[in-house]
Amino acid sequence: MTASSAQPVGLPFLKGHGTQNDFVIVPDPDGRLTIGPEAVAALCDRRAGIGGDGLLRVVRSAADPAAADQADRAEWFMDYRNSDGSIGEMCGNGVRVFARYLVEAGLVGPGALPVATRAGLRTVLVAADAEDGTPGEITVDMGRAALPGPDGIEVTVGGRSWPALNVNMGNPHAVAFVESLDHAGELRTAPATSPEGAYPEGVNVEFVVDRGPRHVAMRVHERGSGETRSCGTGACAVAVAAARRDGVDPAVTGEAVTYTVDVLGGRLTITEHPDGRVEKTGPAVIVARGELDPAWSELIRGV
Ligand SMILES: N[C@@H](CCC[C@H](N)C(=O)O)C(=O)O
Repeated sequence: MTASSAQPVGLPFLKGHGTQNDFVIVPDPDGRLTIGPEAVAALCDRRAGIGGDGLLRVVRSAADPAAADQADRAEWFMDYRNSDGSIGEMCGNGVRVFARYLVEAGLVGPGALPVATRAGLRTVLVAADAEDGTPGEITVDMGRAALPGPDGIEVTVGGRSWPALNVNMGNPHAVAFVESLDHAGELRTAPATSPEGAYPEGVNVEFVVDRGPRHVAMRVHERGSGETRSCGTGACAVAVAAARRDGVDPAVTGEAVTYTVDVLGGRLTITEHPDGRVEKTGPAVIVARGELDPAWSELIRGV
C-alpha cells in the first residue's frame, strides 16, 4: 500500500490500546465495509500501514450476519481480527478499547454496555474519568473459563518444555508456569505445543512467573499476532490457571479470588467469582484519530 497525496477518502479510523495491546479501530456502524484478511494485515502492518496487534471493526449487531442472533441483546458487535487477518473469537483488551471508543464517540452512555462478540455477549462497565481527566478503568464480565483438558499438554521453546493448562476464554490458551520469563526466548515464532492436534485452530500461549501472593507476571505469544505486550483473555486464563495451581476454586470455597497479572504493557486485575464468571479490569485509551488515504479503497470494499 502506497500513500497518495490525493484528497482523503474520508474513511475514518482510530488507534487505541489497552495495556499496550494496540488496535486499529474502523467504525462501520451500518456494515457497509468489507475488510478482508489482506486489508487487515496491511492496516496492522507497523511499517506500511497504521500498525496494530489487531483490528476492531465497530458495527451494529443487526448489520452483521455474524452477530445478528445477538442483536436483541447488544446493539454493537466487536468484529475483531488478528494482525495477520485471521479471526479471533474474543479479545479481552480489544473489548475495553471498543467500549472506550463507543463512549468517547457518544454512541453509548455510561453504565453497563452489552457487546456482541464471536464468543457471545460480554458486558462492559466503563468507570467515570478522574477529576484530572484520566480515563476511568474498564471492567469486563469475560464469562466463564472452560478447562477442557486433555491432561499432558506441553509447551516447548528452545529445547525446554513445561506442562501447560488448556484454558478456554472463548478463545484457546495454553498456560505454562516457568522459572523465568526469559525462558520464553524471543518469541519470534509460535511456541510448539503437544500432543499434536490439541489445538487444531491454533493457540495463544502464556508464560507465567510468580511475583508474590496472588500476583503473577506473564508474556504471551498470540495466535495470529505474535508476541504482544498484553492479552486480556490470556490474563484471565493465567489467573484461573494460577488459582487452580494454588488449590483455589471459587466454585468450591464460595469466595471470589482476585489475581494481579502484570503484562509487559501494564497491569490487569482478574477476579473469578463463585458462579465461575471471570471479571477483568484495566485501562483503555484512544490515542489517535484520522482518515485513510484513498489508496486503501483498492483493498477495502464499500469505501
Ligand atoms: N489480544 C487479545 C486476544 C486476541 C485474539 C487472539 N490472538 C486469538 O486468536 O485468540 C486479548 O486481549 O484477549
